[in-house]
Amino acid sequence: MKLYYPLMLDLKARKCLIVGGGLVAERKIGSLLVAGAAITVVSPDFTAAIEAKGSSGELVLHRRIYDSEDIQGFSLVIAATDLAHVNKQIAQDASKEGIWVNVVDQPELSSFIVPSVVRRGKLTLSVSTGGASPGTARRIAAELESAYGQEYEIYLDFLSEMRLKVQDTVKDRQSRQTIFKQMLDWDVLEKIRNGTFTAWRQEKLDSFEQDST
Ligand SMILES: C[C@@]1(CC(=O)O)c2cc3[nH]c(cc4nc(cc5[nH]c(cc(n2)[C@H]1CCC(=O)O)[C@@](C)(CC(=O)O)[C@@H]5CCC(=O)O)C(CC(=O)O)=C4CCC(=O)O)c(CCC(=O)O)c3CC(=O)O
Ligand SMILES: NC(=O)C1=CN([C@@H]2O[C@H](COP(=O)(O)OP(=O)(O)OC[C@H]3O[C@@H](n4cnc5c(N)ncnc54)[C@H](O)[C@@H]3O)[C@@H](O)[C@H]2O)C=CC1
Repeated sequence: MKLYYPLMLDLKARKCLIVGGGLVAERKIGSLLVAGAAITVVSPDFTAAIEAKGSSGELVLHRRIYDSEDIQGFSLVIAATDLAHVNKQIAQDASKEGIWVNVVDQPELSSFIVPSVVRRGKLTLSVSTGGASPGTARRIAAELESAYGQEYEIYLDFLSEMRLKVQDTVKDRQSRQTIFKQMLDWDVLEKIRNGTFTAWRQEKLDSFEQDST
């Protein structure tokens, strides 16, 4: 069995190439845009949504069929045409150049696959079945979506803020670790849900300032 290595890529301003302009390309483009990638799409035609993003300058569109030269200079490529032989050619071209490639109809030719994702601000939950059943990945992600509500965005922002404050002010590593551990036991989520968070947060920050001075 193939075991994929999960990681979190920073694609901000990275050049990514999508070949194909159909619905699958549209979905992959959507998630790459969220990650801030600099996207070029090559295809003889595009869905209305891709076209619109091209017109507004969010994407660079080239209205033509794929040529092997196209992949030069890209960090990551998605082969999303409906032609298996074209997708295979793209995979070969990318492998030759050492470029990460996702082939939407032939996972075995891909050097990475894309999970189903739930986002709550800084929290990212991603689910993969390793290609066994994308529908099941989607279903499990939907379960996580209801288990981890919008309050997690506020929660993570708060933990991040506190963590930076602690890193900034507590010099002793051991003490920092103790505080980080304690922070996990604070009943913050409940406070966000019942509307007492804002006042409590201010109190916490104030008392922390006093302690550290
Ligand atoms: C291997 C992988 C490669 C990759 O694309 O990265 C792959 C491959 C294939 N998918 C196919 C079909 C469908 N894929 C979806 C949906 C998603 N597919 C995604 C990922 C992956 N799909 C990777 C494995 C992920 C994993 O399992 O861990 C998601 C999670 C992420 C994303 O695409 O962004 C996204 C959900 C997004 C969300 O969360 O909403 C739907 C449902 C729909 O469209 O609503 C269908 C139609 C129903 C069905 O077929 O199940 C087929 C054609 C099968 C055929 O016709 O024979 C292949 C090719 C094959 O299996 O050989
Ligand atoms: N991985 C995934 O999540 C999924 C994969 N699939 C597979 O993905 C493939 C694409 O699906 P859709 O987007 O629905 O198909 P589609 O037919 O809507 O889009 C295909 C696109 O590729 C373009 N194209 C064709 N030849 C090209 C070439 N030589 N150069 C550049 N562009 C070219 C077409 O003009 C079109 O824009 C299918 O093979 C399907 O089996 C389908 C569902 C989900």
